[in-house]
Amino acid sequence: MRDFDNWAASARNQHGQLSGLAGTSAAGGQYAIQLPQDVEPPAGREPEAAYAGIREPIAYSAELTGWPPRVLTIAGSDSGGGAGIQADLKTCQELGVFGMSAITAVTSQNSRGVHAVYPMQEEAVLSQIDAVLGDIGAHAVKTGMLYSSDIVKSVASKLDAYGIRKLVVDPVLVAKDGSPLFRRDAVNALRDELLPRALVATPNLPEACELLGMEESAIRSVSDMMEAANMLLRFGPKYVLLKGGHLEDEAFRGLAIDVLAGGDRLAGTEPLTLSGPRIATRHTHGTGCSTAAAIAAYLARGFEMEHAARAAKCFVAAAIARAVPLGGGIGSLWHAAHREPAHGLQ
Ligand SMILES: Nc1ncnc2c1ncn2[C@@H]1O[C@H](COP(=O)(O)OP(=O)(O)OP(=O)(O)O)[C@@H](O)[C@H]1O
Ligand SMILES: Cc1ncc(COP(=O)(O)O)c(N)n1
Repeated sequence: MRDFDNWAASARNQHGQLSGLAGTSAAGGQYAIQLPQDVEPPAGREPEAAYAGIREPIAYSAELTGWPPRVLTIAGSDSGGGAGIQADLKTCQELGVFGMSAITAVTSQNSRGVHAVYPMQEEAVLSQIDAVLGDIGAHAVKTGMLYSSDIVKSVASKLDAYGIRKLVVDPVLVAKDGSPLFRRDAVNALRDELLPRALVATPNLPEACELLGMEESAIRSVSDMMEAANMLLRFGPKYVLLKGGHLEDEAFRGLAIDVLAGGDRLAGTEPLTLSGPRIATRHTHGTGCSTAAAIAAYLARGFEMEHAARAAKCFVAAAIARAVPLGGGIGSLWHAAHREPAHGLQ
């Protein structure tokens, strides 16, 4: 049986979209994923008519108005379509947000790995950002593969110049196959120049270790994750979402756990754990990019961070559960999973 056939049930909400998915987790148990449900519009604001098919109403951010909400992703291109710019734009479209891009590097990549990286000139990256932000504007910006310290530094000051407040920094360092997507010199720039400007940073475990100067597999438990997330806050992002896709903690077998630290509401308290079923598949190319892009999309739509992180996790979980095993290696997420027809549930 293929991974994506492994579904027991799903359900549609009143808009005809999936509101819940269920299947068998990596630990062999049954699971159900609850996708975000309808929420009431904030007082005095009605959902736009054009958004009748989308679950949550739009609450525009104060600094930029106009329909539709927009996200700029500054990242690398993945020719295989699963990660990078391609994953980000698919995520934006699925979540009802207008996606725009500034490409930092072109990668020749497929399910088996990264064959080549062709970095863009710094000037070309900045020119793309100017073209987008100088005209169309963005409610939120997401960064992914930035490649070199020069690109990191100039992107950071460019975002300052445009007063970007909702900045999601995904500190992409290596691809799933272990190929480097960053020059070594860029790690310090990322930590010192970009993290302090981020509303949220979304490292995975190896990236967190690298940023903290720890050995690669130093984070081994959920309590290690909480400690690491708190330590990463010291670099200046308002929130840290530490993604636990790589966690091998026997106590939490069968679960995919992330940790959200920071923000005013959580100040002085333990970080939140966001947990969901660990789906039994190896086809997870693009999970990290899609998570950060989904957070940016939800932030652009006016969600608070905690709600955005939870909604993004649900969206990505559905996309993992329906991942497409294309190519001979690690297949990619299916971003449209959240709107697929019901399977087997009346
Ligand atoms: N098998 C899985 N089942 C369910 N959720 C998963 C699974 N693997 C990862 N996730 C979730 O996907 C999101 C991305 O986490 P992950 O740690 O894989 O990011 P990443 O390593 O940056 O991804 P990538 O390797 O694509 O860059 C997190 O919310 C994580 O909990
Ligand atoms: C252009 C680009 N950006 C990011 C990733 C990380 O994604 P993954 O770890 O799933 O390969 C990637 N492979 N390629």
